[in-house]
Amino acid sequence: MTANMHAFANGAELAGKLADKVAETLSIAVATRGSASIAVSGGSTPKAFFQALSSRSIEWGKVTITLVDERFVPADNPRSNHLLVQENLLKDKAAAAKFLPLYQAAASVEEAAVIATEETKAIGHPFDVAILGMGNDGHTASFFPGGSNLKTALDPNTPRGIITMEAEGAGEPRLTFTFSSLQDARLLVLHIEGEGKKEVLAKAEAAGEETEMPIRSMLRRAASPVEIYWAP
Ligand SMILES: O=C(O)[C@H](O)[C@@H](O)[C@H](O)[C@H](O)COP(=O)(O)O
Repeated sequence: MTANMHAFANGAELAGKLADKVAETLSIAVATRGSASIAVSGGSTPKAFFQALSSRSIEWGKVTITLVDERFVPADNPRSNHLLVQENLLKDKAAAAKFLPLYQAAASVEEAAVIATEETKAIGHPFDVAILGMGNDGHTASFFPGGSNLKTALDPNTPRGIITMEAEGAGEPRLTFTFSSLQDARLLVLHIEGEGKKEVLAKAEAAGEETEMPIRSMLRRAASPVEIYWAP
């Protein structure tokens, strides 16, 4: 419903400022409710932010980290978001945090989604923080244009939890939190970098179908304001 643009001079400055904001939000959650939860995205954009956040002094032992979405690959696969988080966020001070993976060594991705929903059901009612990315095709999380479960993923009546997604642009089958799980995060961030992504965002903010650019679901219908963090 609302989107607020936060523009920075460069990616390093953005990473530091976003880490400050997220650390502050998690600290407030710990002080208020005794624990905190954050769902983060994969891709190439969040690396510097993860590294900045890992050095922040908060009560990481009371923080649970999970993923907005994941490929159906084990954690030693170079395309695994778990691996990205392991190497860039679950270190330094943040090594004390609890991590809940979405990938499960199940016979099928559908079975993995059921297990992951069960494993994550104690957190995210709502998440204290959710960090979204956006692809050049307008996808966010694993809400891909033409995705096998896109309508279900975007439906506000689909319950919180994890569902599967297969799409041409997605590579492997995916596991993704649903729209309803992410849209009410206390701090809902869309982290994008580069002029190209700014143009994609402008396109997404114009008229058109949500299914063509699924990031529109967040920009139009999220209960929380979308805090857009951008740098050239
Ligand atoms: O890849 C993932 O894990 C996420 O599904 C995806 O939503 C990501 O955030 C965007 O594709 C942006 O990716 P880049 O940061 O690499 O542009």
